[in-house]
Amino acid sequence: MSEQLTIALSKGRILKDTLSLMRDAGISVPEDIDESRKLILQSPDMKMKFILAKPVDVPTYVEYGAADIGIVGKDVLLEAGRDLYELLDLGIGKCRMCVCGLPEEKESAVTRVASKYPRIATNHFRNKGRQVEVIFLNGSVELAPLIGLAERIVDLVETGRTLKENGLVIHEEIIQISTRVVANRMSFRLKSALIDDMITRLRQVVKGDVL
Ligand SMILES: Nc1ncnc2c1ncn2[C@@H]1O[C@H](COP(=O)(O)OP(=O)(O)OP(=O)(O)O)[C@@H](O)[C@H]1O
Ligand SMILES: O=P(O)(O)OC[C@H]1O[C@H](OP(=O)(O)OP(=O)(O)O)[C@H](O)[C@@H]1O
Repeated sequence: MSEQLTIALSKGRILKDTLSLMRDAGISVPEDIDESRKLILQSPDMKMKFILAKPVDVPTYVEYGAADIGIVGKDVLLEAGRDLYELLDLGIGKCRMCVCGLPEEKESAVTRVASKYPRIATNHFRNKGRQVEVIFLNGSVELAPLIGLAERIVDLVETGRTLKENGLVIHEEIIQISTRVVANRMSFRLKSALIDDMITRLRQVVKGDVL
């Protein structure tokens, strides 16, 4: 069998848009990939193997070379801090990483910050010269300021609906987030022709060129 690329896809919110971009780019994607319970799927043309991973695990698969390529949010990449090549911004999964809290809570009163992204939160407050305790939460982070666990949260904001419905506001925007294509450093050298071809196709679709 000729050389294959192994691609780690993020399950969940960004999967549908990722697959649609890939199909538009002429990449052969298995028909039932988003409905099946299979975790490893071959592309119909056998050029690629897709693995379906939890988003937070995608950088790990790629850094260790278990996958050559990963498709994952910039939020996950910043938090993971893995040694990967970031090759392309797919322009999907767009949202913002923000510091949020109750509208009346002053910054001087901030001692605790809750987040699913402790590394990003810690770096942000350290860069501001603020010493805060960062508390890790796995989800529903907006609860923290509402029930007195922390004065601020660091979390993703997309439409702003979750904040609004819970009476919270954005105090600061840290960074814009979108979905990225990353590569394993060794694969990038050893499988450069396959990776170049895939990135060129995807880049054209992202730019809006009709293939
Ligand atoms: N409103 C949003 N909330 C969260 N992530 C978003 C949003 N909009 C876009 N994204 C992007 O989608 C990616 C995947 O989100 P998803 O909710 O599927 O994963 P997750 O946070 O690991 O979920 P879970 O832990 O519930 O499985 C995020 O890493 C982020 O880059
Ligand atoms: O601005 P919005 O459009 O309301 O989107 C933002 C919300 O979406 C994400 O949560 P998710 O739905 O992934 O659930 P979680 O809290 O369990 O992580 C994120 O953590 C925010 O809570």
